[in-house]
Amino acid sequence: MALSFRICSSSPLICRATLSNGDNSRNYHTTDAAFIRRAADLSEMSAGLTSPHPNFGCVIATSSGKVAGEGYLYAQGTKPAEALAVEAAGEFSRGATAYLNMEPGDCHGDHTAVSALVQAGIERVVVGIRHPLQHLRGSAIRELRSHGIEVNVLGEDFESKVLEDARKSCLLVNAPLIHRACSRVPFSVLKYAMTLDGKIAASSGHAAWISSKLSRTRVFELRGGSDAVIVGGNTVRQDDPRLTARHGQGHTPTRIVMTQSLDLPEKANLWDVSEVSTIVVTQRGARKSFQKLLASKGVEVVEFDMLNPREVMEYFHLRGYLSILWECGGTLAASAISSSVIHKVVAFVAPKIIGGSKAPSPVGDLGMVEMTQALNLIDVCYEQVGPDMLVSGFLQPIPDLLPVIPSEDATVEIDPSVDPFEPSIIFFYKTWDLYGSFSNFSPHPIRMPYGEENDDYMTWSSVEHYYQVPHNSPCKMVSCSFKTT
Ligand SMILES: Nc1c(N[C@@H]2O[C@H](COP(=O)(O)O)[C@@H](O)[C@H]2O)[nH]c(=O)[nH]c1=O
Repeated sequence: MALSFRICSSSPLICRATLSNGDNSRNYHTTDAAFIRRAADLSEMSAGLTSPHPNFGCVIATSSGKVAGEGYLYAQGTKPAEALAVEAAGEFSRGATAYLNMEPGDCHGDHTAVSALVQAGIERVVVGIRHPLQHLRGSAIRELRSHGIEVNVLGEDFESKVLEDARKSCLLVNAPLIHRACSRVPFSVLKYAMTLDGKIAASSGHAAWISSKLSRTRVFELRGGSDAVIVGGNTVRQDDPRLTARHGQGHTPTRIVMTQSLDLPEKANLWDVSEVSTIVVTQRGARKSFQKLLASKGVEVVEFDMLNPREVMEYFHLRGYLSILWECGGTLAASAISSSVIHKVVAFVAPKIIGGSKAPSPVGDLGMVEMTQALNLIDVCYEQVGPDMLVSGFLQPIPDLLPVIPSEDATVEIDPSVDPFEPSIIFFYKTWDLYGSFSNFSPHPIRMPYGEENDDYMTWSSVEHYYQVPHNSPCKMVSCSFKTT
């Protein structure tokens, strides 16, 4: 998700009281806010590569306010941002303050991030937001405090306008995970490019290109930061898109086609799955022979009893997708907006006029008849990209999670039959469950015994990769002990 906005409207995502304790605390807040923002910016450098893990960034600052070290999580399963930052800071970590955009999880199950800060001699930790996942919320903060480290959480220990803005930047960089923690659908962004007269194609359907090359590179970045890109059948028939991220870095998202009729061309760029997979979601029973053809090309087909945007998004949520980029036409966009599955809109407006009463527009019929019914975006940002104007904003605010979670004792008080730390039952149906890395859908690598020798191991990219290969001898999983962060 690209977040380098230049001109932003002043309305905050989440409103909180502003409290000022005089000039000293204001300076103190300004410094904390600046370093937290830096940690958030750092964390975003690997957007798209860390999923389903959050984006983590860490800045180590000395008591004189100098940056001693920085780090961010490069990809899921790599060294935590905190460990990288204290390594970079070396001896300057002793007595320093660590700024984290988000409370760390415990990816390796061994509190690597917390241990790195403790062992480096960090005196104070400032946290932008608590971890959004219930089973991880507060545990790293408790652990740090138990080692005598002062931990301040923005919005809990102190509040001010600058700190609130910094906190907001932390919410933005991990918006998909925060949504996952509180809703049953992935974070969805509707992106489109339109002419100044509001058309996404000429009346002939021709659309290449409306926006500039620079804008289209920004779209590649948006794709690179998303888990999947979704279009409708009409876009496949009309544009034959590739939907790949071609800006030279980052990952390429899964392509999803949503089609009721399955009336699609036999040859299409999206059926080439040599580099990235395509999933076609359709109505149960639609064109069985075409389903077979797609399957023979390696395209996965998923049938739905009720094909609609909400059902489809709930399905992809269960499969562990955090963020979806909608690059569809107006009909599907309207249906997705009506189903309340779109959270953010990103529109590239090109200074061109194409005209045409039949030329399509980005959003079809929403059933509104009066301007007072129009959906107002919040937190609107404007940015010039080459000759185009990029306008973005939220249709739904990023949910603000309650800062305090029930302690272990309080949980037992609420429901004594629940043992939140029951060790013999582990859940991993969803990738974000406590042991979600065991899920077929989790991209965690696993190590398994291989061959006759006891110390022979082979690494598989995920549990699913392992199961896809026929095995002659029963194997025992030995190394997938890390938990979902
Ligand atoms: N025409 C148009 C866009 N069109 C979108 O991009 C898709 C084509 O992607 P690809 O085949 O990967 O290049 C197309 O199907 C439609 O969803 N996007 C833009 O940013 N600007 C443009 O002017």
